[in-house]
Amino acid sequence: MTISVFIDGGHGTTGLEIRERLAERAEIALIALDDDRRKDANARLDALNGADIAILCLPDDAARDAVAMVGNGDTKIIDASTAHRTTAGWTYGFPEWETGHRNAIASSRRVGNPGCYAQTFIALTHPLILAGILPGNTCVSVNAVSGYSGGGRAMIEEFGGGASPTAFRNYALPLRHKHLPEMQQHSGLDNPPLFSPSVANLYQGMLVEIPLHLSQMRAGTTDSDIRTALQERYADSRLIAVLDEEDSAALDAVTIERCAGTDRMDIMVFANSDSGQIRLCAVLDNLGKGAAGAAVQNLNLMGGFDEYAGLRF
Ligand SMILES: NC(=O)C1=CN([C@@H]2O[C@H](COP(=O)(O)OP(=O)(O)OC[C@H]3O[C@@H](n4cnc5c(N)ncnc54)[C@H](OP(=O)(O)O)[C@@H]3O)[C@@H](O)[C@H]2O)C=CC1
Ligand SMILES: CC(=O)N[C@@H](CCC(=O)OP(=O)(O)O)C(=O)O
Repeated sequence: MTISVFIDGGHGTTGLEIRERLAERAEIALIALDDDRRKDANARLDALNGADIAILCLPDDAARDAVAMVGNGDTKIIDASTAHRTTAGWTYGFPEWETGHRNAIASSRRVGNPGCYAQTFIALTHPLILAGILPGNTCVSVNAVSGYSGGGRAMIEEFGGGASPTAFRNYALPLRHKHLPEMQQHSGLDNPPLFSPSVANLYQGMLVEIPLHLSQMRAGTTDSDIRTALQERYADSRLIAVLDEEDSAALDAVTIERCAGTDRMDIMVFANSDSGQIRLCAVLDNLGKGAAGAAVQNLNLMGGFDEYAGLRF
């Protein structure tokens, strides 16, 4: 079976990454618009409505316009922007979220591809909330650092392809990052987390950490309970791995590059049993499981292909 796929915004950072993953696949016919027609409304209308699946790699407003152009047509949509991640009627594109969620994505016509930080935060917290280990009313903080490609073309220019003298900087200082609604809704927390993102002078990669105290959790919880809850949730995933206690303890440090160039996410639980302090840690590629890899995984499910076809391990 061959399906046709149109990547709207296919010349941007995320769009190009997705195209690279799909270009070699015989079962996918890519609909392409030349550079001079890629913003032409009529050309986009035809391409969007002629595709079995459209992947939107556009700014939020342009993504909303694209969805309106398809209307109630037959084209299935995966939106990589922030526009529809918490919208009623859209399925959140994190297949490992809950049991049965792969099927929900496979049968959906509208999938909101997750934000890189948000998905990682949700990956670390949602299983603990489901297991009753982390109460929904806990006040949670999350610290993260991304490669500069996470900010798309504008941030790639800001960092001058690595030539910038800035090695590392934080941002989102008014504490209103656009991923907060998504983080709250799909983690199951009562409140948004206190989110401190930052960006480093490397192209791709991401490290996300959640500091927690065992005293915030269900009485008697140990780091081993946390690790087990995460391992059980992701046992059937080939992309998300939760390191066991021995492998985590053997690490002196976790680098942001650990999963760069792949579509994997590695999760570690670090603990001091004397102080009852925990660091939940996840590493991925902002362009991999954080964007393009996730979009291809969702496309595979929606197109009836092997979930992991074309993905990088
Ligand atoms: N980069 C990342 O790691 C991640 C990005 N995303 C999301 O994916 C989406 C795309 O981001 P990213 O690839 O980084 O951004 P880029 O800025 O690199 O690419 C966006 C692309 O969309 C094009 N575009 C803008 N407006 C229109 C329009 N009206 N019609 C057609 N094309 C248009 C741009 O063209 P031009 O440059 O000529 O304006 C550009 O090619 C965003 O919503 C972003 O939030 C999601 C997860 C991670
Ligand atoms: C480093 C950087 O700037 N990252 C982006 C998020 C990247 C991402 O997840 O994409 P969405 O824009 O689709 O949510 C930011 O913080 O706005």
